[in-house]
Amino acid sequence: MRRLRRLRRHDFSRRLVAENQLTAADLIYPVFVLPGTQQREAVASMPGVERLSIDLLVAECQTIYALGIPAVALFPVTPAAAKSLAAEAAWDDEGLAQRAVRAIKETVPDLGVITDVALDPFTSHGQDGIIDDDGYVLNDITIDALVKQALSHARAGADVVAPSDMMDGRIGAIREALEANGFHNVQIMAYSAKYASAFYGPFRDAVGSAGNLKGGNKKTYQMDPANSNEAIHEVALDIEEGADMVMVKPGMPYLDIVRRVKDEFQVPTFAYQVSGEYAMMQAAIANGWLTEDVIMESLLGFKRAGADGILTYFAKYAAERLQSGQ
Ligand SMILES: NCC(=O)CCC(=O)O
Ligand SMILES: [Mg+2]
Repeated sequence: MRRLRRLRRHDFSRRLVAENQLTAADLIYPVFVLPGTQQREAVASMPGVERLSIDLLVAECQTIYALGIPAVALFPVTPAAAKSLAAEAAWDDEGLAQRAVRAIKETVPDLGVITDVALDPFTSHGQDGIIDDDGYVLNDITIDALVKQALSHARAGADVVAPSDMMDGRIGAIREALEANGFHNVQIMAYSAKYASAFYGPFRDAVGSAGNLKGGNKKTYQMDPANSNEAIHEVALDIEEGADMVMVKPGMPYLDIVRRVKDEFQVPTFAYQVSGEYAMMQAAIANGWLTEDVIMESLLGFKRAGADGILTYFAKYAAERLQSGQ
């Protein structure tokens, strides 16, 4: 008789036949950086996540590196006074993100640093680009700003620039500018299929852009959750324009997209388990409605779907758990 339960009987055979495995090397840890020194702030909607000033962040990065996590994704919390219509603070070589990159690379040189190329932390209206009088985000003018921002990150020593804005053509423009300025080995991780999602809410609290957005949405540039073929088009363009790695975002509700992208292109494919996914699991765990085991199960789901790596606020937790062999 064919008994599929036979191999499930013992731990040794369950481990032998496991088709997927999560390791620390699959994880990217998103971190939030604050101005000042010795600053540490909790994010109410993301229990367990803290925003840190550069000095504390550098220390945290040493821990992250020691846990075997290959890279951090850096998100600056911009003071309101530094925000403007044209987002000029985004390409300030002395900006928070740029200073944080330099500090991390100085102290933990082998930890990969991924920077967020997008204007939303720097615009007074919270949109990811420069807007016209009607509030519409202008594509090509925004790209000019994103190029300046990406070059500024590269000058600071970023290993990977990650455009998260969803403007058409920005990957090609950034790649061309990086090449022209001698940054041949700066990698691009493209947020290729980024959906206009309600799962980003807690992140906007964390970087302080929720208030600026005033209930507005990003549907004129981020993707419609109804669409799947369109994600394939987006990814194809980003690869053609010079992306080294592509990303699908959010994560868990979009694992079908991760699988399609991996099958279609076989390129390094990442997924972002976003703040809302983190918040809902943490809320249920805090209430005793779910156990912490859902965290590892959710991360394994990304691997099963074909992701090469996962950006997740659970990265440190997961790496610690993997290290302790649980
Ligand atoms: N550009 C980065 C994000 O928008 C992150 C979203 C999230 O974690 O909700
Ligand atoms: Mg695109």
